[in-house]
Amino acid sequence: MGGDAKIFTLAEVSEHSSSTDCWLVIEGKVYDVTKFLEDHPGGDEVLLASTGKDATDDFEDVGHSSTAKAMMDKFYVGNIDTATIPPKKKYTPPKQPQYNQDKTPDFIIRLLQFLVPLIILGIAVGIRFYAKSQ
Ligand code: HEM
Repeated sequence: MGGDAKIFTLAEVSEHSSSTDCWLVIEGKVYDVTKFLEDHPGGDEVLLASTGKDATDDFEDVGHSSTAKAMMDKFYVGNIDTATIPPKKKYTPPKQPQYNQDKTPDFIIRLLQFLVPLIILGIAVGIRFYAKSQ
């Protein structure tokens, strides 16, 4: 390895996606795991399913041991041109419906909750005074 590592595009790597010719992209590096397919403890199917894309997350999600990571050097064939890897799709939560559909500002509601009983009380007292003075 060293400075003059071969750089592959994702399209080039994707041409090696079969059980007789299988390349993987993990953490910016390209691995030819064709000879490893049969020996992989996780099976050949998962490796084939991880071809043609950045398999870093697939590889990390399994939580491979340091022994597994040490084995990778044997399969290294070059680096990936990271510009050819499509960016990860970020999960954007759907917009929540507006909870307060009522456009009346909050403070006006609070003010009314405070004033309305006072006004009713005032009217009641007023009527009582008016009735007494008759
Ligand atoms: C050059 C790449 C890879 C190497 C050298 C490798 C090596 C290994 C090794 C040595 C194990 C045994 C457990 C351990 O030591 O962690 C293992 C298990 C496993 N690997 Fe990989 N692996 C590679 C890529 C992948 C990829 C891309 C996937 C995709 C999902 C994958 C999925 C699995 C699974 C599912 C197991 C089984 C885990 C279990 O049963 O506990 N591996 N691998």
